[in-house]
Amino acid sequence: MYTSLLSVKQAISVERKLIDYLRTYIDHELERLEDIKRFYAKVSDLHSELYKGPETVIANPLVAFTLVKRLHSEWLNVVYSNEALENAQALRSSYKEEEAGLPTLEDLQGAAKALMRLQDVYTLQVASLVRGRFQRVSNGNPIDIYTPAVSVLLSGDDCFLVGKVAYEQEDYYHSVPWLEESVHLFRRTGGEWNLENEGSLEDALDHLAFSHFKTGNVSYALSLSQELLHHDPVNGRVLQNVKKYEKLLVAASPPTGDGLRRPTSKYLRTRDTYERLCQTQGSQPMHFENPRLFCDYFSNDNPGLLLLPAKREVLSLQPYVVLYHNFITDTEAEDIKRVAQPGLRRSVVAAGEKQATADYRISKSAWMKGSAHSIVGRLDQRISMLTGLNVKHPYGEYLQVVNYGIGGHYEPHFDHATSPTSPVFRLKTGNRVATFMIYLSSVEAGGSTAFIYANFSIPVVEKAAIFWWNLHRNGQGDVDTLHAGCPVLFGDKWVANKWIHEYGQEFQHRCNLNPEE
Ligand SMILES: O=C(O)CCC(=O)C(=O)O
Ligand SMILES: [Fe+2]
Repeated sequence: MYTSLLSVKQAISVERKLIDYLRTYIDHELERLEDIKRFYAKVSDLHSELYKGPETVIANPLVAFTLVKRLHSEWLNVVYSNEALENAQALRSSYKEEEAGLPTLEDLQGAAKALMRLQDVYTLQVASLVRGRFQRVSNGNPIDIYTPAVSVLLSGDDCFLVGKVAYEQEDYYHSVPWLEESVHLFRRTGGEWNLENEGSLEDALDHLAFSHFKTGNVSYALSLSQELLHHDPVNGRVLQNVKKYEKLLVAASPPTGDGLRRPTSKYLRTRDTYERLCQTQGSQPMHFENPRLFCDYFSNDNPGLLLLPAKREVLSLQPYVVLYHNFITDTEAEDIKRVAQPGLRRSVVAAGEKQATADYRISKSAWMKGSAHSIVGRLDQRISMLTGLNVKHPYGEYLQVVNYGIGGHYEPHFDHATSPTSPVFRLKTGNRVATFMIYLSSVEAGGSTAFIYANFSIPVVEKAAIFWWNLHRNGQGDVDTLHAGCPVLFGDKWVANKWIHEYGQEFQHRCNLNPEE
């Protein structure tokens, strides 16, 4: 569910049904309690009125009979009533019916990791984030990166869950700030227990203390453990920890741990540049920086474009990257998204000869053949006119429609195959010589397309498309095309990729042995 915002959106209707089920449950439980209250009132009234003088009252055989009857069966029926259980069971079976639409543990972990990814890439302050604000600290001052119309606050338990996901991965860099917030928020509510909570103040203190211990902050681990003992004085494990921490602190050289260092990702050797380019949310070189860059109305000498040329922006010359404004209309984009929806599946990446899901690509995608909708063919024709390339299958792949998930991203990668066993060659039409990517939606914040080595990023421009060559004219991959889809900070990002292959372009795009071209 977390890999596509569309799937998250569908979960709203599941929760709506759960709300209805809970309403029914509450109503039934209220009726049940009303009935218990009525019985209570009946019996207690009898006692305050009739049974004031038991000796006289009991002389009445009717009173005697009803007392015996009540004690033999009425009380039994009330005390052993199954109604509460039946109500709970009805609620549980309704919940079970919705099981297929409920997120899994993997979804919860994926959503938590998404928050940590946004925290890292956009250097967000966790303390602000839990208060519904998207801020980073610059020179000691919090700066708003994005201001949502409605801010949503996280609870102590929400923060506990994020912290726990990090903790379970032994990622104390993230568990510490999230558990700090959790402890802070739980303390504010006086450690009050809520039915829906996964954790408590004690749990948060426990996890936070251990995270601090692991990162070498033993004195803080000790004071948190002491606070925990205050709430749970007989917790043997914590008592032992306290003893251990006290011993360590008086030792000649207390452990230092490895501090709070951000976990390194083996996929992300270019992380710093990537994140810097994402943070700028669009940082194209300016015309005054490179006078060879320009904008124009472009018809590619194609009669089909003469009357309505494309608004072209040349964004980079090496690699050659251009942006075409208003490539697609609103209704076309909406139709494409709608038709693609049923086919959306978790996006995969090339893994040797096979394809596999990966944490570094969080989205769902669908392949759209020309037969799916007349728009697909129309877009192919438009792409062909603008690029002058043959995009018919198998010289062009089917259109790949992509919907990003929570904090969805595609870390730096090449679109072309870099190994001869890559699945890209399955079409038997050579490598992916060019990429044509259409922005089918806008995004409120984040989600730029970053070119790492070329050192620029393109903000999401709704309805626009970008085009670049992946290969040099000699067929070698152009390393300068290393690019990424930055994490979506706020919004629902959709793109469509058209990958164009080497074969079929023999008369459109000449080869050349010069490795520079
Ligand atoms: O979404 C983006 O901005 C880039 C997507 C991309 O590079 C891809 O799908 O291959
Ligand atoms: Fe790509």
